[in-house]
Amino acid sequence: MPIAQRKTSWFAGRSAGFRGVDMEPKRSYRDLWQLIRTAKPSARMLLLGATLSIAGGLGMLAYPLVTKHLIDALNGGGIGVDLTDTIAVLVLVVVGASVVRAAGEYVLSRIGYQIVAELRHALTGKILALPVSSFDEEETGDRVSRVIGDCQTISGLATGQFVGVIRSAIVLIGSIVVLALLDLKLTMIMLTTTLLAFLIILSIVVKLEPLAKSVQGQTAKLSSILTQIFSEIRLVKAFTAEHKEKARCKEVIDSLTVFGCRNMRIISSLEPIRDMALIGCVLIILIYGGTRIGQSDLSVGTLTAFILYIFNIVTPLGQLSNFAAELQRAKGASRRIAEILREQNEYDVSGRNERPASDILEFRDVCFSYKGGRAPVLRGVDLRIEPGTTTALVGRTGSGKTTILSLIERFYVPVKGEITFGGKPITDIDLMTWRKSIGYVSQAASVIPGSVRDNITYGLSRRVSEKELRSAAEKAGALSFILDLPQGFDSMLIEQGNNLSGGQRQRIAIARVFLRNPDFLILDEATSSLDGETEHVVRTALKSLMEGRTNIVVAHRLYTITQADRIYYLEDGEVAGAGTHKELLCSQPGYASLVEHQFQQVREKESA
Ligand SMILES: Nc1ncnc2c1ncn2[C@@H]1O[C@H](COP(=O)(O)OP(=O)(O)OP(=O)(O)O)[C@@H](O)[C@H]1O
Repeated sequence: MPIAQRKTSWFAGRSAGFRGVDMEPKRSYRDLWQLIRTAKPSARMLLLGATLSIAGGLGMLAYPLVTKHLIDALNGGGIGVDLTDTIAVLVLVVVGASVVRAAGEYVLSRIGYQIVAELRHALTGKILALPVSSFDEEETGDRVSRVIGDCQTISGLATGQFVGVIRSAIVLIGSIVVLALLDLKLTMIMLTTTLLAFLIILSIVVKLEPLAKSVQGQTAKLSSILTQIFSEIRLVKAFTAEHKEKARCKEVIDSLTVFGCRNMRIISSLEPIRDMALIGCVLIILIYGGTRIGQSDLSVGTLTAFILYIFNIVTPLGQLSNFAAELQRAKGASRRIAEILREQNEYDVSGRNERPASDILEFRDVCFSYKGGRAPVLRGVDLRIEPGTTTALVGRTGSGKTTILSLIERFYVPVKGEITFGGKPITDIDLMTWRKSIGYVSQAASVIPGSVRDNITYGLSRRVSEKELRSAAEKAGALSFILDLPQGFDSMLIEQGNNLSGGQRQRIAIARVFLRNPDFLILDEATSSLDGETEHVVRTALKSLMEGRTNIVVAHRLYTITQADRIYYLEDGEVAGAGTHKELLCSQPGYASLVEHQFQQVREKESA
């Protein structure tokens, strides 16, 4: 049965109506809105933050008016109660507005952090729920940059920018109304000059937008390259590729510098233009207003209020242009996040969730190709794996052995044919339950950064007693070297277990599977040979691990092959032969030559 299309994310079902290219801008806005809703910002806190912030903005609207009264009172020459009151009101308005506004900014920033956290939770949860195939298609660094950068951009827009734009609009409209009531002619002159200046500035600001996009893209690329280099540092050093990698980074870093310089060229040209425009506005109003004061047509207080209001008009206009640029950035970010959230979860499957009892695992005419791969990797594969037996998969490199293991783990779904367990499709069994019944020891014997204890108990949700832990380590032949480590089970292993030997890493991986106690054991045998003594310890541990389980082994060693109950010999994605070692030696010349070749190699390595 194919993976069921059960709804799990808010994007499921909504995406159907968004497919046309001309719907793209609308879809971006919708994505952005949906993402903000997903983060569920507290409505009460949002209202509080917005009210405080807007109240602060209204204070900015009031203070030039109070200043006008003060100047006019001073011009009247009287220093009395009225003047003191006006000064007190002015101080109260300025300080009060600043404090209220700062409180509003704080509340909004808190909401911003909550939104970032919620989006990152949603995104990391989603990425972890995606199928393995999804990770074949995109670079790790790119995903990291989505979780870190894009979420931040959206939260910035949702809190600071949205409220900023409302506050700016209120201050802008309010200022224009107040000014028009004070003096209509002066208002018209002021608006014409500031709008002219704003349009000049806006024409420069729009050039920043494509640059911002390029910077985002290059930053994601750099984070992707660095992730690759750091995770494969041994390969880089072993192949003396430091210079090449440095050059690869330099290319992106240099292009970031170029974009950054272009950005700064525009920003630095903006500042003097903005200052000149502002000074120009102030001068025009001063000259015109001064003439009118000379004609006793305008009070000094009113002219002062006009000069102060210039800032109330210029600042919101700048904020509005900022909002336009931020909105573009947030739309881009939300599109990228939405793309991930729309992907199908691998857990979108319904199935029995009781642990499956021992039964026969079968591949029936299974065909498989990787996404984007031209040739099929598996063609008409039939396998029958009896419970409690050891099945070996043998074949030349690239013949599809590891792919068969991946299909058993349900990392991928066959494109044709089916895999059954006890005669029923394995997709009838809940995916998590199925995977819990499998223990996997890979060639790489992966180690996660954390303590030895964390590594052995990895993935288990139950509490593991000290006795159990020791017993698993002992069965894996790992106890003595673990106890020799400075902090025993609490010793920290660094990324990729680089402070352990290959054999030690394998024994930690084996101890992990002992604790899990699965029915199936999937073993991708290491091709590299360990030294004789370690090889013996690892082999003994594996033998004990395999006892009483259904084992499926990608075999590279003659010993493993000869111990298997049944061997499937693969050639170019097809089962070319099946049987015991002896049967295949007689019936399959390809198998015989492969085994002879591998046997020879292992013998050479061992004698070396
Ligand atoms: N994630 C992937 N995406 C695309 N193609 C893949 C992927 N993994 C493997 N392949 C291709 O599928 C084919 C079979 O690979 P597979 O790893 O199953 O072979 P194998 O028999 O296990 O080889 P080896 O013994 O070298 O590990 C190869 O041609 C390989 O290039």
